[in-house]
Amino acid sequence: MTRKNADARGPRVAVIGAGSWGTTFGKILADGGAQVTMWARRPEQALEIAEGKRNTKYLPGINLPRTMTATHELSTAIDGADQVYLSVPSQSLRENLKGLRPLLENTSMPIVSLMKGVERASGLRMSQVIEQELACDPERIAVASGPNLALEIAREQPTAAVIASLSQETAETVARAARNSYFRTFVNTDVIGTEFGGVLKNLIAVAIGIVDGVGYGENTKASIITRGLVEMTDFAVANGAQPETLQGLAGLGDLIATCQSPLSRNNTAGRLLGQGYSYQDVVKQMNQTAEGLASVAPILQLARESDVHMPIVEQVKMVLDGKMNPRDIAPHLTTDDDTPQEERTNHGQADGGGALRRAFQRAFHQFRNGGRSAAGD
Ligand SMILES: NC(=O)C1=CN([C@@H]2O[C@H](COP(=O)(O)OP(=O)(O)OC[C@H]3O[C@@H](n4cnc5c(N)ncnc54)[C@H](O)[C@@H]3O)[C@@H](O)[C@H]2O)C=CC1
Ligand SMILES: O=C(CO)COP(=O)(O)O
Repeated sequence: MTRKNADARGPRVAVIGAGSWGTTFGKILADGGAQVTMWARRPEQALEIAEGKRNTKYLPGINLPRTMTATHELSTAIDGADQVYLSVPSQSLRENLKGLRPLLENTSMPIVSLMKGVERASGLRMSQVIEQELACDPERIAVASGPNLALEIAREQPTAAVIASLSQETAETVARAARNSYFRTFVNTDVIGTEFGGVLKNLIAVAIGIVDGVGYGENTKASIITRGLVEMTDFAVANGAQPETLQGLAGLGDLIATCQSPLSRNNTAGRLLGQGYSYQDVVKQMNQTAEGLASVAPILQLARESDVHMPIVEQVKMVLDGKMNPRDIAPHLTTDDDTPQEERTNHGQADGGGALRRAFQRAFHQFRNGGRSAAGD
């Protein structure tokens, strides 16, 4: 299978994972001028992309750029690449990185996560799993996130995304490759906020799906989306994110897209739950990745550890566990204190100023320790 094409003049990139998002991102890169080699798990899928310029299972009706090629051999995909993009289901990333490690260890190319999940067993974000498994400089790692429903982008409907890396230079290098006339990329250095935005909006989209499945209307959805953004921001800020990131494309932007669209797999999974299907039935019916289902438990664990209240995500978990009737879903828990409260939208403080209080405590301990960081900081 040849991997070079004389028409493409940009960087050589490998995209690992040929599902709906990996393939769409490959198209974004190829349409921006990159020389793209997709890696697909199944040889027949690699052949369909390389020869037929189609991926009918994941992107029906879409013609892929003729400069794009594919292989099912990891070494062929990585050979000669300047950048690598990862787009496999989050729960399988670690095992996939074990195969990639020997191919990447003597390289310095940017490694870009396109994924929007956390690892169920560890609660780690995908960039953390990459850093751990590849034992690489975190400044090489970038993440991409935003309102990016694959099929819309594959149809070349315009949208935007954020590329985040601890290194501004890495973010800019990736953003220069991952852009074209229908895909605009912005950069930032808030990896935590950008990644958590993508993970957390999936959970709120499951809640909105449940509301749809039950048959409730726009008021319920609007209040869950609005309070959901507060939950997302409180959680992300308590875990090290910048609050503004959650108000941008990777937070609010993606929340709107995913909650509104029937193309969203998280939204679809929620709708089935709302219609009364059990978690097991929903998993059986989904033939694509709905990351939110696996992220609920580790996110709630992290929320408890960081003292953040997430009533909407807790309700999603209760519905998944069969412990709550979907009809009872609301922007609040019925067990919550119902004395009138301020509606605080000053994000990152809706836990009663918890995030701010913790920041003051850290500063106080540091001051007491003569400028040294407090233990556990
Ligand atoms: N589809 C979308 O609109 C978007 C998806 N994402 C994220 O992209 C990531 C990938 O999702 P999609 O491509 O949408 O999923 P998908 O379900 O469309 O495709 C998953 C791909 O991974 C492969 N796969 C399954 N198990 C695997 C394993 N153990 N090892 C290697 N490959 C395996 C499948 O064969 C398939 O090619 C997810 O984290 C998702 O949240 C992010 C933005 C948009
Ligand atoms: O992340 C997405 C849109 O930005 C895709 O959402 P789903 O994984 O729910 O389809």
